[in-house]
Amino acid sequence: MSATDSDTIVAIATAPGRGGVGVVRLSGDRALDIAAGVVGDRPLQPRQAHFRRFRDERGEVIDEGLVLSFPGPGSFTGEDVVEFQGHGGPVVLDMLVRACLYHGARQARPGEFSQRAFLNDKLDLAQAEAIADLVDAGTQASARAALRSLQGAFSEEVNRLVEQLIQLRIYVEAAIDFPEEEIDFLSDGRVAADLRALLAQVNRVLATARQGRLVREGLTLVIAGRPNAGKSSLMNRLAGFDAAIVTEVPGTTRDVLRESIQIDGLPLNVIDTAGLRESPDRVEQEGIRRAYEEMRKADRLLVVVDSQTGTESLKEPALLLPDSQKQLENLELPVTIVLNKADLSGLAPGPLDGHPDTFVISAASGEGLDALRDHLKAVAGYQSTDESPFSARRRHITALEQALAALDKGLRQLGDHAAGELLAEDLRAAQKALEDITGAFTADDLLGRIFSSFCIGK
Ligand SMILES: Nc1nc2c(ncn2[C@@H]2O[C@H](COP(=O)(O)OP(=O)(O)OP(=O)(O)O)[C@@H](O)[C@H]2O)c(=O)[nH]1
Ligand SMILES: [K+]
Ligand SMILES: [Mg+2]
Repeated sequence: MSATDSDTIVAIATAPGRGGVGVVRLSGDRALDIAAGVVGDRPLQPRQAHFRRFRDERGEVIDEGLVLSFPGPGSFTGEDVVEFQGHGGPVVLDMLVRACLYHGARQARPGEFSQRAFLNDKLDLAQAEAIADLVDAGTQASARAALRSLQGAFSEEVNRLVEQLIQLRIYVEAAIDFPEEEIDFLSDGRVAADLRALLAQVNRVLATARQGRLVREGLTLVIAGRPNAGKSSLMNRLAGFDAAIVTEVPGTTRDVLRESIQIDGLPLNVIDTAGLRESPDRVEQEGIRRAYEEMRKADRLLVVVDSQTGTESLKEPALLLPDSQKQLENLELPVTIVLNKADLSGLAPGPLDGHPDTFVISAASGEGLDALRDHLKAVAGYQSTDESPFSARRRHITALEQALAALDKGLRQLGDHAAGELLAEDLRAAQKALEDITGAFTADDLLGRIFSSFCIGK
């Protein structure tokens, strides 16, 4: 730990700007001393609100309000914490922070309170991340998911997996220690059965985590197509208001337009782009270049086609997006085809028979939009919002995938010729990956457990 970790830190805890109440938080060994410098020496009862005057470095009154103390370790950070609740003006709160700095506090770095809570074992990494997710939540579903993670739902799942993995490692390491029996140990079927069970469970947690990430980050949809297909009209329909300019002039949209919307709690980042065509216009060319740039980052493409051109064009998907073959090379991007202007073509709104992931709509009348929305929920793998998953990040999903790959490799090692050392290495890798999620990796701890188990087992 660096020397600065013993600093007492201070920061404004409430959102910037004006509010009824603003909170300044102190954490560290000197929190109570520093608070005494600001509110005077009268003792503060733990976890009780006291009404006090807050004074600056010269002893002049800045504000008056409540001060609360939370002695460590029973506090959020595990250290002594003091909170001042004053009037929520930026200048007043800044003066209060300055007074704390004067009495010996240091300005907290971003996330430093949570980091200290993690270092003091009040939270694991996944929980600390969930705090940020809860604060950033853009939908009720994502807030609920973040709260579940904060309360430990995700960490518990991961810890359970780690626990089982440790049991398996103990068994395998024991086998390696007794080489003459190693083969029997590893081929008695128990290891393979345990590995398969673990794989199934990691897969289940991964599926929930993917759901959680979806609820948190949503799906990025890029609307693309030829000029005048009705891309901006579709964007406006999905957004529920006139976000984008719609005119009968081909090449209306040039800049990339983004809207955050939700379908039954599934967040979608919808991106409208310039119509794709050969154009001598430099501004339009730049718009088209940006359109392809967005497509490369998308989770899914909504390719809008004017249905008056008939469904013949569907046989030649390359024609739907000129240049796309070249521009989107090596990209496996899922595509939904939207045949627009049903009111003009006479095609029946809804899914198009015989063509998967193809929908007929009228952006003008709204017909067919519900079927398209249901389809988007389905392809996202989005389920009802009542049974909320825990929130998860890409990092967690990557870690779970790594654990899965390592376990899978281990299972194959076992099939080959029961190579204990190699299997042990895979199990170690799987555990490391899982413990990255909660930030709990401690080799000594594991060694201790293996050792004590040897004493009992063998
Ligand atoms: N009748 C009918 N007209 C539509 C429909 N959708 C869009 N339009 C019209 O088609 C024209 C082009 O619509 P936009 O939404 O601007 O098309 P776009 O694909 O965004 O066009 P660019 O941005 O120029 O590439 C406008 O005149 C719209 O009013 C529809 O479902 N039915
Ligand atoms: K247009
Ligand atoms: Mg447009």
